[in-house]
Amino acid sequence: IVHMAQEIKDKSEKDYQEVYNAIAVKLREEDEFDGYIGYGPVLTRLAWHSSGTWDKNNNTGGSFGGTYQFQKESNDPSNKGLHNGAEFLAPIHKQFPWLSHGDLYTLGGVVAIQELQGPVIPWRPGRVDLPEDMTPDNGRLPDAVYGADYVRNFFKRLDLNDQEVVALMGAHCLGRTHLQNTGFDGPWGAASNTFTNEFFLNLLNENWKLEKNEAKNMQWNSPKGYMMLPTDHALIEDDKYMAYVKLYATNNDKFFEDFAKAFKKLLEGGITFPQSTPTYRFETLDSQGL
Ligand code: HEM
Ligand SMILES: NC(=O)CCn1cnc2ccccc21
Repeated sequence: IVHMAQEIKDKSEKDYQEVYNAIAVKLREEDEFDGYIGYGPVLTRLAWHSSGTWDKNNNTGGSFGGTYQFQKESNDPSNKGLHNGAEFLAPIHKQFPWLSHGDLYTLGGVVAIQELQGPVIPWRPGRVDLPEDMTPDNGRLPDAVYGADYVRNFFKRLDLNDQEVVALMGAHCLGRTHLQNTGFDGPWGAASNTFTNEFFLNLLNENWKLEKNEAKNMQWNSPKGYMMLPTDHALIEDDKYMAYVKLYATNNDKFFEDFAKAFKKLLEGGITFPQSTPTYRFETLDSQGL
């Protein structure tokens, strides 16, 4: 299967910046969601989950077809809670009906990272909605209960190496776990809506204890009330992953640079872009004085 991005002839950088700004203004205004965390984290997770269904071996799934819009995919138990992100984006789709669902879900994640003071994520348009029967089966997204070997093997299907995996996991600086979504409990105190390298500093500096939570799942908790999933903690149990955790804990610029590259790669998995497709680097609201 080839997913060839369409050439968008009648839309300019200004048009896409207008979509970016509409999402960013709504993100700034609707700040009360999830105990004043806001929609940034769930939009980031929606962009990742709509892309993380890709299988490089047969080029099925991925962000191209926008199939998260179909219940077969949005009802995947792995996607519990993401409807909040999709409902947030629905009015944006109404306002800009020419934007495909695949472009909408991935752009939502780009806006979230950039507006939460993270790095600029270069982004390309041209994903094309696929029919419902092209929706990938459930079960392509990762479980949180396993260790380093599982994580390494899982991300091979997405063509992502150790360095890219550790950089991407740094997005767990945002938001929180919700017992009713995934069976992991998240501390209110530590949840954040600012993109930083805190995740790596916490992994290295906190005193982690493996405990059974209210849903009978094992998770790592710290005296400060932070938590880590088993797949998070795996990054300091494995020497190769540990080297990158230390790099990103001590070099925020390097983390930002590597995260931006890996997140773009994740959001474009399986897509062939025509040479003529522009790569957009959007301005934040702040940098536009808005
Ligand atoms: C081994 C891979 C991963 C596993 C097992 C995993 C698992 C989880 C789980 C269980 C939650 C809690 C969801 C909830 O209860 O609402 C979560 C939240 C989140 N994940 Fe991951 N994740 C992984 C990788 C990623 C990646 C690669 C990204 C993005 C680059 C990401 C971004 C997020 C964000 C932003 C949240 C917070 C969502 C919110 O606050 O609503 N995760 N993840
Ligand atoms: N700062 C915290 O204790 C929560 C950080 N955190 C760790 N693993 C996570 C997975 C998802 C969301 C937030 C996460």
